[in-house]
Amino acid sequence: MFILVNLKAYPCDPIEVATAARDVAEESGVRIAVSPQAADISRVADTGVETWAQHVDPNGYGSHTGSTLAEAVAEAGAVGTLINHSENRLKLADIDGSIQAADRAGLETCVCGNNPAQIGAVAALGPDSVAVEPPELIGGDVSVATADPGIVTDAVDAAANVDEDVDVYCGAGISTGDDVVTAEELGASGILLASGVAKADDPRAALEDLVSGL
Ligand SMILES: O=C(CO)COP(=O)(O)O
Repeated sequence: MFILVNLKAYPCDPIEVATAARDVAEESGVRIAVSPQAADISRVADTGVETWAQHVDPNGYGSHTGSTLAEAVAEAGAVGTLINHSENRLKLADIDGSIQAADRAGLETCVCGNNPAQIGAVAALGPDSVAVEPPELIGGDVSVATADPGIVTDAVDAAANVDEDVDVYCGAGISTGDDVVTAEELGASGILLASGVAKADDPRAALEDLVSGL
């Protein structure tokens, strides 16, 4: 299982989380990555943790003020990027363009979707992975894997029907090792989470719990 920690714009210490994630990954052998604010990518990557961007724009180099350039986040140390999110909704054409920009820059891609239908649609665009995250469960206490297991299994089927090479992750409300094991049993090969680590009093303990059943 891959554990991808999205720090969103939470007021956590990205270096504390990154250091803990690096150590827990090393100790457990579980792949863990951290996706900080773009401005923090370089110093997060310097900790040695696998580092992802939260977004890249479709554009390449040029006159694109305010854009997040895939080549720039790769140069800063990111090896992957999230694309699309219920909190940062993109049009299908822009998702396609961002995947192509990430591919050009050598970044791994994970495209988020709200439901299995969206997962099928974005899987057709050829990302490395997709993540199903029901918006109503994001930031809550109940894991998607418990609250709505059918969403996970349907997302796994929707992606496989389009492209069997696309990995399927799930997210929303995941905070414990039991949640991770349940997600794995439903067919997910990774989880995407945020508040369970970014808002934890002890991010290291939260990460240790997440990997405890793997
Ligand atoms: O949106 C998410 C990750 O991208 C999930 O957030 P929570 O883990 O806070 O529910």
